[in-house]
Amino acid sequence: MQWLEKYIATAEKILSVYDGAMPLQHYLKNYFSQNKKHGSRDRKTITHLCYTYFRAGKALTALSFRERLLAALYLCENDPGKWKSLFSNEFVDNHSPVLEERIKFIANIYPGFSAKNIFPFEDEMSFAGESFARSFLVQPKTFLRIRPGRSKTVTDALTRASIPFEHEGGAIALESAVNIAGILKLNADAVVQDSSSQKTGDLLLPLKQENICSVWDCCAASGGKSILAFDVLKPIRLTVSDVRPSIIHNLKKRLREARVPVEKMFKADLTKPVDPGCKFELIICDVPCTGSGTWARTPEQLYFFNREKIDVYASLQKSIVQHVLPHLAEDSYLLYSTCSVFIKENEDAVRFIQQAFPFMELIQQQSIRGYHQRADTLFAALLKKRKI
Ligand SMILES: C[S@@+](CC[C@H](N)C(=O)[O-])C[C@H]1O[C@@H](n2cnc3c(N)ncnc32)[C@H](O)[C@@H]1O
Repeated sequence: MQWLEKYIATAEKILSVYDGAMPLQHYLKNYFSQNKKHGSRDRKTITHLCYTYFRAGKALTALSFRERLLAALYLCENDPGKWKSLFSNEFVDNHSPVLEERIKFIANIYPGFSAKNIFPFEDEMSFAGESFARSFLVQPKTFLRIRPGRSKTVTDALTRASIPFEHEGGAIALESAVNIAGILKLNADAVVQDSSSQKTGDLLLPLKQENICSVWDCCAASGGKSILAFDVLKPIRLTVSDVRPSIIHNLKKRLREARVPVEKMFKADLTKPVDPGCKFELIICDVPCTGSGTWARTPEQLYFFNREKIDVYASLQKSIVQHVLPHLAEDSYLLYSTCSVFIKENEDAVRFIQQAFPFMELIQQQSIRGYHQRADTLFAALLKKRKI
């Protein structure tokens, strides 16, 4: 159909100049604000095509734009639906609602293709990578974490607004990124937080008995982990910092909405020595990382990724930890976490901490694998500073 061809042509025009320097979401927003002719259905379809193109990751890169996009659409769609007319009879007749079958079909058409080629970095991971690689072909869900005591408020509000949701563990799963800002008091009633990220709170649960009081979230971003730590451990005296001044503004706003009191908030570049003013009983070090465990949400990052970046992040992470640990009190805890699947950023970083700071004892480390539940895959480790 001609209108589908127009969408494909627009997606090709956009992606022929997009270089991955800015998140695709922002790039498309800018593009559409400069190209007002696209109505809301056009924007939605073109956005879908661009994301689908990147979902094939590092696979099928030798194909033409159109061929790769169609192969990616074929792989990603459970039902060819409105895209049917783009495919040959052979493709349509062999379409299966089962992802495995579609992968087999595409591997038959393009010899050499395998799901592993989508994310060809299994050698850098601590677990088998094929299912993880396949998960890029499915859009992750959006998850909410209900704030303590707000369960009924949240489920009632979603039900009233006819938003389908499911309880998954302690999290609420929404099928797509619906705008819930007008329906819920975001941050006060519920926080948008991936279900795997919510599970990092489980590592903090045993600390509740220890009456942990002073907490420093040293790479706080917009405060997801700060709010989680407050909900698990309150009352706490919270210090937050981040290197980006722009984020500090959002952080302040979000913690206010979440009614999380903050004792101190400051900008700090932790690749250099800092003085937060005191020692802490818990430091949350949710370091900057490749983000590889979250790329099913931002598949453009996988497409433009090169493995040299792993070492760049690994050394940044070591530097941050080295500047933070002097501010940990004795008998106190470090929660180290990433949203990466790479060993160098995870298990190797923990090994480095133990070697460089022999008084740091590993309590537990965990790769939190969400890819079977359409959630992120993260890593978290809890270490304790023994008395020296
Ligand atoms: C993974 S994010 C933290 C996410 C946050 N904990 C949450 O749950 O929402 C990592 C943060 O580290 C910050 N960061 C990057 N380089 C840094 C540095 N040199 N010193 C301190 N923070 C840094 C980034 O600005 C980013 O906000």
